[in-house]
Amino acid sequence: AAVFNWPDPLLDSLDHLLYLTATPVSTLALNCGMRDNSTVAAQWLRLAYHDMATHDSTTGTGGLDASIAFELDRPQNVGVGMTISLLDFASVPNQYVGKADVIAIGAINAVVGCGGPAIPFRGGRIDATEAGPATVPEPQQDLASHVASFKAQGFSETEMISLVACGHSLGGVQQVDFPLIVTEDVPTGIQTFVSTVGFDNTVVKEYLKGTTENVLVVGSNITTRSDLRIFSSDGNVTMQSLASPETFNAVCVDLIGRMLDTVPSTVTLTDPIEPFDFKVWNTFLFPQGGSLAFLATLRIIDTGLNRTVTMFWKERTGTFCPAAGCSIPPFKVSTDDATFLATVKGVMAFKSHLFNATIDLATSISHFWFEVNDNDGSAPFIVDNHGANYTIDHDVVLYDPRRSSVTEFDGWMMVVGVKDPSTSINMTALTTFAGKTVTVPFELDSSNPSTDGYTFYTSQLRGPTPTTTVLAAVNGTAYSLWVPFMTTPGV
Ligand code: HEM
Repeated sequence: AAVFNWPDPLLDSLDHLLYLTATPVSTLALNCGMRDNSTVAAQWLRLAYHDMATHDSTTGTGGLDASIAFELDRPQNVGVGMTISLLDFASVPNQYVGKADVIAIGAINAVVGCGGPAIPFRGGRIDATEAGPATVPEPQQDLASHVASFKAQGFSETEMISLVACGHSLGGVQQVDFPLIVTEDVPTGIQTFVSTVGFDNTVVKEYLKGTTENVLVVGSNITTRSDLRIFSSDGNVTMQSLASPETFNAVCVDLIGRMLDTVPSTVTLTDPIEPFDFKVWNTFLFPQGGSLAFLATLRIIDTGLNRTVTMFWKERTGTFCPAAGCSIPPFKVSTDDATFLATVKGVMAFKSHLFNATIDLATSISHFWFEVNDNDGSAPFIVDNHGANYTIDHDVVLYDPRRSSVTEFDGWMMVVGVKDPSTSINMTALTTFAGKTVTVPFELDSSNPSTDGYTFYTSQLRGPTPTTTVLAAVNGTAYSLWVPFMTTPGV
């Protein structure tokens, strides 16, 4: 699994979306909830497949890259589910997580949300800037072209059978989208693939028993019986193997996982991201009343232990702390709910330990770490970023959450303190709100006079919850400061 070495904005953001925060992508598909006669989950899974289906394994182009956003006017991508699913995800991306990663997370949450197994998630997809080829398979095509399509996408004939069965475990065919396939009137407007709602192998069982109502198998239009041609293409051998629920789940985890990880050959995905045992986040360092305030949160998977956590730090220059480091206890310990996906992985909640340190201005801070005592007789242990320490790169460009302010109509006035900007300074904010990233300039902040060696600059950001990367060149040195949250308890 991926190792979280702080700071890592991509892993930090992805972990947050997968396991901690209630966002549209972690909540809307829960309980296999209905929408547009089908389920949100079915819509999300189909979206992911159609996005991936532009992959060409010989050229290494296309794949899960959110190119689907440019391909919605094609007949192969007909259906309100496609548009509405992209809208579901619109607010989720930031400067590090693109739409394609969110589509993949959506597909994983779709499957677990309908009672299916957890598919491992890897991150780091890169969003396409234009449409891919029109290579999504269509029901009126013959078996040979379907075999060729799946081969181009990187799947064998057997895998094609299984992947279609996994996908067509959810949802169905909408009459408005395919009137030539759903020829008989259906009161709900949809002919579902399966008689039950939920991600399981009923699709296989009903097919083998001959009770299926899947119109791509038994529809009156023989030309569009693509599922029948595919499922029976090896004499039902593969379908029979999927009659075991355990085999079905294991095969679908593998194949949907591979489908989601099908990306252009120029993209490298992270290792699978599992909930991190220890995660530092929500760090803020800023000048405050003749000192530096330093806020940090250590999030630990809640194991039921009544742990005591102490934060330590050392100076940047000179001596101020004892040899073992300055230290403080948390000012607050809170229990945070985990997402449904986390609970499927056995993580029911997180314990957040929040620290608020007052740092000597002159000697500043170079790094910090934690000591954790399980209070169960075992020896206390150190959490120090896998031996590398949590290193604070600089105290030159600092986001100041106390001097920053939010107004109902204008969004955030972001205030950044710059140390001794005696000569040149050039600073912009790359900021994302509601999924859109823009660059905004900073100007000298006339309402916050220079103090404690810092001069303040301000930038007008949109929205109540922007996430921002401050890019600065101060006296010729480049600084980058990621500000995922504008505020935190203790500010
Ligand atoms: C030869 C390959 C395939 C063909 C011809 C095909 C065809 C179709 C058609 C015609 C629909 C109805 C869509 C609508 O009414 O708007 C549909 C729905 C669906 N397909 Fe496929 N499909 C194929 C493969 C796959 C694969 C590989 C997956 C995912 C792994 C998948 C997932 C879905 C899902 C989840 C739905 C239901 C959507 C909903 O209810 O909103 N399909 N498919």
